Amino acid sequence: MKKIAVIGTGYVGLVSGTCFAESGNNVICCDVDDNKITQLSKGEMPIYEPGLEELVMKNTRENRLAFTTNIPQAISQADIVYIAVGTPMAVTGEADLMYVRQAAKTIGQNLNGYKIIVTKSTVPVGTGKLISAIIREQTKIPFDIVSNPEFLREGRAIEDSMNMERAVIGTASSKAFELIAELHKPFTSKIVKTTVETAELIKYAANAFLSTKISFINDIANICERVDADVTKVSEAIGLDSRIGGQFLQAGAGFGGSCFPKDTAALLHIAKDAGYDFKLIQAVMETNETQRLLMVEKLTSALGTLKGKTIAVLGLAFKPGTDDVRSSPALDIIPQLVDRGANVMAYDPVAIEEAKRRLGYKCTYTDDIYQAIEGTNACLILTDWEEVKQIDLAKVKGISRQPVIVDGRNLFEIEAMRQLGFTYLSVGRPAVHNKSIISKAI
Ligand SMILES: NC(=O)c1ccc[n+]([C@@H]2O[C@H](COP(=O)([O-])OP(=O)(O)OC[C@H]3O[C@@H](n4cnc5c(N)ncnc54)[C@H](O)[C@@H]3O)[C@@H](O)[C@H]2O)c1
Ligand SMILES: O=c1ccn([C@@H]2O[C@H](COP(=O)(O)OP(=O)(O)O[C@H]3O[C@H](CO)[C@@H](O)[C@H](O)[C@H]3O)[C@@H](O)[C@H]2O)c(=O)[nH]1
Repeated sequence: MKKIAVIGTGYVGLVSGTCFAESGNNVICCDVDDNKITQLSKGEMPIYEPGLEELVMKNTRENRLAFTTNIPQAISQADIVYIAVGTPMAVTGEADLMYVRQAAKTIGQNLNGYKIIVTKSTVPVGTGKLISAIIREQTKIPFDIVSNPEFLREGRAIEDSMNMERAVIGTASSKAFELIAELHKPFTSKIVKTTVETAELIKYAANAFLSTKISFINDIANICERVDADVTKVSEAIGLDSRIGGQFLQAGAGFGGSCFPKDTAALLHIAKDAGYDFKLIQAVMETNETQRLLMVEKLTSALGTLKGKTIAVLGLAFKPGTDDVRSSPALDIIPQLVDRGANVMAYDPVAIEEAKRRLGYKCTYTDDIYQAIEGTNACLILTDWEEVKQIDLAKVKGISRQPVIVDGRNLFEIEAMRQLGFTYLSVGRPAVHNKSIISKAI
């Protein structure tokens, strides 16, 4: 059993702290956010993540997991201190290390004996050295630095954390390596031992590679539309080549979330600072931006104009299984629809509160999918929620003013949509036109 303090109780701190507790360690998760800690202490989850609440409750009941705003005390009682604070995108695109610096200073001020300081936040290469320097400014007590990046996906965070595909442990200290490797034994046998700098870069390389796959297939989808080909078949066929792999080849409205957009932008800066012009990642980011705009263009082409039209936007979260709307396509697209004169009815099963906080009242919100669709001129699908996949299409046709669907997640069969009489525009697949709608729209 190890005593672990996790600084930052956001998505990553909360999930990884809970999983460390579940594997038998004594974990205290701390945060500067009073509300979050009060909520957690009462057993209320600040985020929507399947399976998290049960695991948090179980581990708090069994006294392996606790929450506090008393960060100095948590640090002084721990053998291992994890930094899991946010590293948001600065206006210039690079990672903002403000919270990491603050956490490092607090650690330095409260070090009362040898401890292992581990970075779980996604941080630019060189941050391990920066953390070390900040702590040294505060104390002469020895410590070791480890980079142990996190690879969990929102919506499947518990599963990813309990069954890691690998753990990356970057450190110059063999003692620290042994301890952190032991901590990960319950989760994976695949441990990559490396330096702090290499571990820091591995995290960005992983996210950039996955983002590249998505932008690549979105570019292929856009070619498919011009040459009457079907991107879903292209994905299926190239994905069967084990050198390529079938995952992250779903064309759509582009990638969002708290990681890919910010981490690709940060990697561009890391490369630039190292004197390298990373053209590929720049293109990946640009393709992603235009992919979102394409959804607005498709709607406009289907309806003739958006002015005065009512659009049901189905899905606000950046992907299913989460209420996270950070950099979600919907948050970019809805303001553009409104700017073009459309009224928006926004549907999401769990992310409405988060969307309201960031978007304000640019649209009307509902968690009833049919209420969102009733009387609208078109539906725009942006999140592949099960509730959207399972929708009764005949009912949709009956209650909407015009049977028009722009599908940014390729959820439905082309032929079925043709037979139902929809105008159906998806991504990288043949368009289906209900002729009467086109003539009305024009
Ligand atoms: N969200 C993900 O799916 C995911 C996955 C892998 C890696 N990451 C990386 O992990 C890091 C954290 O991400 P997140 O989504 O959990 O962030 P978040 O913004 O949701 O949470 C960060 C938390 O840290 C707290 N905090 C900030 N400064 C603090 C301080 N000085 N002391 C104590 N608490 C402090 C904040 O109040 C907040 O609750 C980021 O670097 C992110 O890139 C995120
Ligand atoms: O084929 C695909 C796969 C994903 N997406 C989109 O890509 C985004 C990101 O999806 P996903 O990777 O599942 O979500 P995240 O929870 O952001 O997880 C990513 O970012 C995390 C934070 O760094 C990492 O830890 C994870 O390994 C990495 O997958 C979402 O908008 C998806 O809709 C696609 O458009 N097509």
